[in-house]
Amino acid sequence: MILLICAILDDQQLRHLLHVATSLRMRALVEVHSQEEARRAVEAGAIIIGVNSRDLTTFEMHPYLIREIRQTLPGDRIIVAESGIHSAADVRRLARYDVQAMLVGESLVVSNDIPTHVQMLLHNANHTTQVKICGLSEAEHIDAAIDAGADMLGFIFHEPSHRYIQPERVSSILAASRSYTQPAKGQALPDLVGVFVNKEADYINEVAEQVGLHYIQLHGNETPEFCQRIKRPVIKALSLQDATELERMEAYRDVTWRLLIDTPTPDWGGAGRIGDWELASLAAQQNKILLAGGLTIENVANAIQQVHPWGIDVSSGVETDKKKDSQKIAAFIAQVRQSENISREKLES
Ligand SMILES: O=C(O)c1ccccc1N[C@@H]1O[C@H](COP(=O)(O)O)[C@@H](O)[C@H]1O
Repeated sequence: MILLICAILDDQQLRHLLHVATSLRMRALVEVHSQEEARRAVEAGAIIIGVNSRDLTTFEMHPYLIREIRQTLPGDRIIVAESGIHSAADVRRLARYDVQAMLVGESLVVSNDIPTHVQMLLHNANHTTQVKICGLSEAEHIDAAIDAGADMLGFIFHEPSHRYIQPERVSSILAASRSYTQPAKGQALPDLVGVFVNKEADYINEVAEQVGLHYIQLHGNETPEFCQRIKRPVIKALSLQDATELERMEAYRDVTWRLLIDTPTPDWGGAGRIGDWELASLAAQQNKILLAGGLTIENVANAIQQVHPWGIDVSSGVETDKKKDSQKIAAFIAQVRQSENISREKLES
């Protein structure tokens, strides 16, 4: 394999070297550090694209660049994340962006136990469950979620819900969150998810832009065609009544980022009711799903063991008297991570 760095090659050189590599049956890792370079790499026909978080002229790190660039790259390319990969949270973040490989240098060089460090990175790349804490409306609970290692934070833009938050308020509570504005070393910032129920596409796109949402969760009757009008990756919530409904998922597969399986309830979601985990586990065999509905500190380990979801989503289960509870948020996430360690130990024994 050869490394072609977009920043030091013009289009002609890039195409020529890619051609030479192919004719010699070599593979090329084409490295990019901006949307423009990513576009050039794709146009030149690069198959393996490395997104380097480090700016090679200033050595400054841009750890969230890969989130933006990944969204614009075609799904059939092999994406390699390069630089700044240290912690479990870093690797879970890359798994979230559907990155297929990672290039790790510095964190191995400075590690005093390389085999354990490699094991940790691989375990987190392959066996972790993404955690979304939903229905947040106070800075202190955002702090609690980030400190505990939440992967996604959800905001409810559905007015009838007691968890409704005005889009304008999201920016102010994020600004008031110490952990969001000054994350501790090794802490990765979670992605922001906006939850909408049967809203106009233009409105959703506007709010996404205004708030800086990374993903849009559609929790109503939105059709596959509607999902395609949303300018951010979509999480489509489906409430499956029985196994015949598994077919419904198919229509959404190519037009969404993830499917979320929730318990059917009259209020659309967030009712704290457990669904049919057998059905959800069939769904998880076909798709990367988020499991929601009545998850709690007590039942989440069983849910993961039975369903094997890509991620889990909780709201009611981390509340006391309909308000988010920082201790429950921390205990819930700790429980998820602990259950992963138990399954890893089982795999290794
Ligand atoms: O939480 C709400 O109020 C809500 C309202 C409308 C649509 C979705 C909503 N929340 C979603 O419901 C599940 C969480 O359920 P639970 O409370 O843990 O049982 C999750 O997907 C939320 O995003």
